[in-house]
Amino acid sequence: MVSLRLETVGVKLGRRIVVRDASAAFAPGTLTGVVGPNGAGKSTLARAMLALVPHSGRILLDEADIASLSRAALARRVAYLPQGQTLHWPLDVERLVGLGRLPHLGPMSRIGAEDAAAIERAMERADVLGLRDRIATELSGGERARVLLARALAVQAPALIADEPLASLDPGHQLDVMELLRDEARAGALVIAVLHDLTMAARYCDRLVLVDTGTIVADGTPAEVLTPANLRTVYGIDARVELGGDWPAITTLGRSRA
Ligand SMILES: Nc1ncnc2c1ncn2[C@@H]1O[C@H](COP(=O)(O)OP(=O)(O)OP(=O)(O)O)[C@@H](O)[C@H]1O
Repeated sequence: MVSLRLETVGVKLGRRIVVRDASAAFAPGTLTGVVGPNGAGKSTLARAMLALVPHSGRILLDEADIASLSRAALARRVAYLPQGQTLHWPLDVERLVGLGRLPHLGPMSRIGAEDAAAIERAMERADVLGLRDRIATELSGGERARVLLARALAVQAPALIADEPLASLDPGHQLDVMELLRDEARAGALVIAVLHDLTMAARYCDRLVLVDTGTIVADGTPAEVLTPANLRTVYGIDARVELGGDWPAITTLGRSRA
């Protein structure tokens, strides 16, 4: 199990400040959704947590500054599903998923029984066993998304950051993926998912972090964060928010006129 804490994190890309003064703590056993409009800085925040972009402030993984960890040590502990990744090499699916085991392998070591079991289990959970011999570059967008999720699961890291894991997925697979992320959290993992579907976020996440123009503007339960007022301010929409009962739903009614 791991915990992750951001202390006044800032990210500057080129001359633009993309994330400013972000502080938040993420606990094991929790599925946190990161929501907010296009360009808000969600992916950049996720990438900062993986040390993929330089940041100011501190990001602590179990109280150790991630800046002090080797790339492999960080990759073993925080698995990452990047947003809409393009594939360049015509690898078969099983090998591509197997790349998730790289952080565990030494430079000369080969895939062992434990790695093979992790790969198999990841493919099963992401529902890609039937694609195992296919060439990854020849898959549909949704199939590719599930294969990349399997690669992240194959790491078997105690933390998982998934950037838009529902993009390109059909409604059935969207439900499967949200359930999978929630199951990971229930099993003790620290799971963070960048999401645009607010109904899915409300239905499955324990907690939501709302980001707007690089700043965390709300952090709490879905009911605390997804208020009509917040949705109006941040997304510029009027929405019906129904979070009581078994089927929470956020329905966009239209652009707010204020
Ligand atoms: N390399 C870069 N140089 C300068 N600005 C960048 C760079 N990469 C991203 N940005 C800008 O940073 C801002 C935040 O981008 P980011 O991808 O984090 O947003 P996001 O919230 O994930 O958006 P989306 O929902 O559209 O994926 C955007 O305005 C984007 O144009």
